[in-house]
Amino acid sequence: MAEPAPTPERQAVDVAVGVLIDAEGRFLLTSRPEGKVYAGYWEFPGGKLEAGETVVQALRRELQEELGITIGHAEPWKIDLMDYPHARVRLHFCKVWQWTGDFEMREGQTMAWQTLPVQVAPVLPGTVPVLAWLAAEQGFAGPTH
Ligand SMILES: Nc1nc2c([nH]c(=O)n2[C@@H]2O[C@H](COP(=O)(O)OP(=O)(O)OP(=O)(O)O)[C@@H](O)[C@H]2O)c(=O)[nH]1
Repeated sequence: MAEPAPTPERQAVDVAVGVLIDAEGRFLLTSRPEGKVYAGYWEFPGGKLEAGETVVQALRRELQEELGITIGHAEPWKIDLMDYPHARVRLHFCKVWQWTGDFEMREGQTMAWQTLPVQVAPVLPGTVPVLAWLAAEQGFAGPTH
């Protein structure tokens, strides 16, 4: 019997994602704008790397473009692979504690500073593991969203 044809591995797209943490220990979620896949879902802000960019460079550019802020130091934290029907993405999460500038929702998103459990819904599937990592760090038990 013939072997089944191997499923071609879809190339993962690298995405830089910021976990911004404010002085009160809250983290920032933004809603995905209309017109994008998963519009209205809440996520950590970020976007795809462009050719030749490092994760931190891409994060700095994306947060400038989307939120109008200039980030300071970004600390690489976790990497997660997500397989969506529309894309396979490698999410590079970085923690950010410092930024300058006023938040402007340049893509018509909404922003919300959150603590656990998250009060906004729905959250993007790729966001759920991050909430679990934050919960583990904080010793938070119970549903995260
Ligand atoms: N920004 C962000 N993207 C995430 C998260 N979790 C997650 O699975 N993703 C996925 O990573 C990809 C990011 O792409 P994007 O569409 O936000 O980025 P972009 O602005 O560069 O896209 P575009 O210019 O092609 O529209 C999407 O497929 C999104 O579903 C998250 O927490 N934040």
